[in-house]
Amino acid sequence: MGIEVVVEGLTKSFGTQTVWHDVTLTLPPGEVSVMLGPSGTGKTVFLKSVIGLLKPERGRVLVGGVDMVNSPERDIYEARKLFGLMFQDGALFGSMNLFDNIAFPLREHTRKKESEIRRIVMERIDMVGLLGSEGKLPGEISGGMRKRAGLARALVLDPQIILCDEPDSGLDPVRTSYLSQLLIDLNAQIDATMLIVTHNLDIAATVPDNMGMLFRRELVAFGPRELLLTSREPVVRQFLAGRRAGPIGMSEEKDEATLARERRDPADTATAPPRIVPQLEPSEGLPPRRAVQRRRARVLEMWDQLPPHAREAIKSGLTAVPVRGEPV
Ligand SMILES: Nc1ncnc2c1ncn2[C@@H]1O[C@H](COP(=O)(O)OP(=O)(O)OP(=O)(O)O)[C@@H](O)[C@H]1O
Repeated sequence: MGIEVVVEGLTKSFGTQTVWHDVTLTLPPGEVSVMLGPSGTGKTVFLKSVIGLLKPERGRVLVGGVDMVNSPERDIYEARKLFGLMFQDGALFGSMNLFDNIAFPLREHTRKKESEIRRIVMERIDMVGLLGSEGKLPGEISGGMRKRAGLARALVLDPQIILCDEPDSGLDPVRTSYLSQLLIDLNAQIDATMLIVTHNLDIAATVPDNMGMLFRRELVAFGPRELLLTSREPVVRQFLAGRRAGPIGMSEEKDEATLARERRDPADTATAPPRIVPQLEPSEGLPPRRAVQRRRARVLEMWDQLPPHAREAIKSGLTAVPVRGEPV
């Protein structure tokens, strides 16, 4: 099972610019979480801080007993082996074929024999649907295939935590749907803790168990997907509806006068509560996601702290769960 990631009071600045401050959240083990936020709000910086590549000034990131911010570099280096990272562009070496690209972490970080490396690499290539393309160079395949190759490479060291930075960037809607399904299938197969940074509303609506959003240098919210999908918070509503009206502007946050003008125009601000679509299920033939049962238990534990809209949405989605004595 994946490992829990506990983020406590994290603050990151570059010079005088604070990217975000006091970010606290827990990625539950084996569950899929998505981090949303307008461009430039520090989502990539957050991923890099979780894995210890950037050093926040304050706070902790606890991963299997190691603090990825404050522990000695040697311990952080070891703990990093628990992670699989998928970057925006696949981050493949252009001169190596897909097989060698995907084998790279194994050759670099383990002493496995070539025959064993071949077995693992081919298994991962199969998992992401790239069998037959292993001899091709990254420049000879499509962007979507490069992303899947990047994902296969993120998987070779059997990660317990997978971080994906905008896995959908540059993909058409159909490829994005396939990728969403692939992420859920992977979760069913390896039960890893997953954090996906994305702007994509379809991924946000159909993939995660949990969602969070960064805005104005803060974590606006983090919790079960229904918490954000039913949120009354203007910035969350605006983002999930993909609307112009709201606190998020084109290049920067809007000023008060613009916001007040928008508030006076009901046609501009009236956003119907979003319809919650069902979360994706693993493809036929795969085991059910083990995270589902754990999440149910966890959500019931936090029931009293959830707002009514989120509870309603959860109840309709968790029909088999007895909620406050209701029949199963
Ligand atoms: N190494 C760095 N040095 C200085 N500033 C940086 C560095 N890395 C990121 N930043 C700044 O931190 C802020 C957050 O950047 P980040 O890439 O995390 O945003 P993001 O939310 O991932 O954006 P996008 O959705 O557009 O990819 C930006 O203002 C960026 O310029």
